[in-house]
Amino acid sequence: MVTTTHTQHAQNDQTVIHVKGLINRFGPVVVHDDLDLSLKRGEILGVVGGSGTGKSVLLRSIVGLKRPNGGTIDVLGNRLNELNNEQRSQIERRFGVLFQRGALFSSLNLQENVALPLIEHAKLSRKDAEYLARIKLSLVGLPTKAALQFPESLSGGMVKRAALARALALDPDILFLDEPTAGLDPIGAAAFDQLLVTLRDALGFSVFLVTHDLDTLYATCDRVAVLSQKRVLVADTLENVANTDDEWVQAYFKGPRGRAAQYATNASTAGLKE
Ligand SMILES: Nc1ncnc2c1ncn2[C@@H]1O[C@H](COP(=O)(O)OP(=O)(O)OP(=O)(O)O)[C@@H](O)[C@H]1O
Repeated sequence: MVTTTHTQHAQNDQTVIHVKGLINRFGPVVVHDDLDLSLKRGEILGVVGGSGTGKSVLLRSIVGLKRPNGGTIDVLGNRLNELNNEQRSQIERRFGVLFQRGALFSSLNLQENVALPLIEHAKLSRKDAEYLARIKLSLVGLPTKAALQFPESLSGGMVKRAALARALALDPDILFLDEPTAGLDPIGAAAFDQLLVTLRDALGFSVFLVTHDLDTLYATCDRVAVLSQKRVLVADTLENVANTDDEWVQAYFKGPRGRAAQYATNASTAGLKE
C-alpha cells in the first residue's frame, strides 16, 4: 500500500510534485539536463517553452510514460523510481491526464468513455460507472443528452470537455493537461480556461498545464515555468516571469500576442469586460 504522506521523500505538504536533477535523452539527443521543478498543492502551473524544449517529455516522465535517464521525481511524497508496479499504478490512479490528441474512443459514447476508468480502476459495475460518468459530464458543463452522443458528432470544445470529464473520473489529486485549448476557437478556449479554474477552485486539485496559449496562461495560471536550454529557466508568477531577462521570454511575453493577452487580463480585472 502506498502512503502518500510523511514518507522520507515528502518535501512538505504543499509540494505535490518535486522534480530534481532530471535528465532525459533520446539516443544522443539530450532533452533535459539537471532540470528542477515543483508543483504546489492546489496551484495551476503553466509550463511553456519553445517547440522541442521538452514540455511533453517532462509531462510524460512525471506520469510514468517515459523513464528518465537520471534525477528524481517525487509525486505525492513518493519517489517514482523506487516504487514497484503495484505502488506505481496506485499513484497513477491519482492522476488525471488530458493529452493534446488524447482523443476519446470513437466507438464509445461519452458516458461509456468516461465510465471506462471507473470500471477498470475503481472496479465499479457498468451501471454505477455510467451513473457517475453522467455526473462528471454535467460537472464539465455538458448537457444531459450529450452522454449518449458519440465523439464524432460533437464540436471540438465539447470533445475537450468530455476528455476533461474522463480525466476527472477518478477524482484526481493532480491534473495533467497537454495543450488543452489547441484547436479550439477563442471563445471555446476561454470557456475551457474558465471551467478549469472553476473546477480547481471547487475540487482543489493541482494542475500541470503544458500550453502555448498566452490567453490560457493569463486566465488560469498561478505560476509559470519556462523551459529553455534543457532545464527550467524560471518558475514564478506571470508578472515576474514576463520580466525575466531572456530573449525567448521577452519575445513570447512582450510580443504582440503577449501584450494582447496581458491587456485582456488587465481589462477583465478592471471590470472593463463582461
Ligand atoms: N519518443 C521519442 N523519440 C525520440 N525523440 C523524442 C521522442 N519524444 C520526444 N522526442 C524529442 O524530444 C524533444 C522534446 O520533445 P517534446 O515533445 O517534449 O517537446 P515540446 O516542448 O513538448 O514541443 P512542442 O511545443 O512542439 O509540442 C524533441 O527534440 C523531440 O523530437
